[in-house]
Amino acid sequence: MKLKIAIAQIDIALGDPKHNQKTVAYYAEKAAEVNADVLVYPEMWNTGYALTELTNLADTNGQDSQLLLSKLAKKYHLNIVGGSVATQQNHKFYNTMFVFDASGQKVSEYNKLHLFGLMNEEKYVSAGSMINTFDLAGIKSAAAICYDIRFPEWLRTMMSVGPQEILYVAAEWPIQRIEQWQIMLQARAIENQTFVVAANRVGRDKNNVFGGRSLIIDPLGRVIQQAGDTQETLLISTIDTDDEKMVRGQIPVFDDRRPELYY
Ligand SMILES: NC(=O)CCC(=O)C(=O)O
Repeated sequence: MKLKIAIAQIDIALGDPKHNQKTVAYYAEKAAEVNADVLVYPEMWNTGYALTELTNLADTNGQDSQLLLSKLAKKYHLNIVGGSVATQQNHKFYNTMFVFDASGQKVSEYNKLHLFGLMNEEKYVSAGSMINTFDLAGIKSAAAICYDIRFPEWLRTMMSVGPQEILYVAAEWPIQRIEQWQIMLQARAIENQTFVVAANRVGRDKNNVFGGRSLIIDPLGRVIQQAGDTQETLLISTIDTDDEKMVRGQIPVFDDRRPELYY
């Protein structure tokens, strides 16, 4: 099955959800203009890592973000992997991904599982504990948020329920570790024999310069398309999920696993 994927590699204004909502809407329109099937956004696009201001800024139950993403999905008939946003749920803060199908229906909600100490995330944000798998555009999919990609066992857990055919990733990944970003994503693609579609942001905040290089990787780990490290862009590529069936047919990794021996 052929699928046109678009990644919105955007800059994020720190602590300015209204401004960032406009950016998100602008890129949905651009993705619709090229008839994309799926659009992916980066991590924490409503606030950036404005962690000390979450009391004022976090989106209560993700209402504003969900309303916007659902409206955009329906208006442009786009499946949207909504990156993530800072949310407040039951007096706690979370880094939350919402996924909407092209009719505007929510198909998944996921709170980031692994919080990133180097950016003080765990001091302000609570960790999720749920899996993030869903059907989108007729494809079995999973999605992770940024630091989650350093935990191959977690991604394998999600990818082997199925197994899933696409792994989506939303990130705010700093430039100084951008080589690790790419190498780990290629490894995740190879070991899970899956397409990886990964959206990173560009720009800077008070503490970090973010490295872009959003990318789409095939199930053999080859980079199909990659953005640069400084510019906002809409990265577009058409993938064919039949390629994955071919790879899985040749080396049946999922059938050959010995989970009874893993811990
Ligand atoms: N926002 C994040 O989770 C950043 C993860 C990161 O930079 C890493 O090196 O891991």
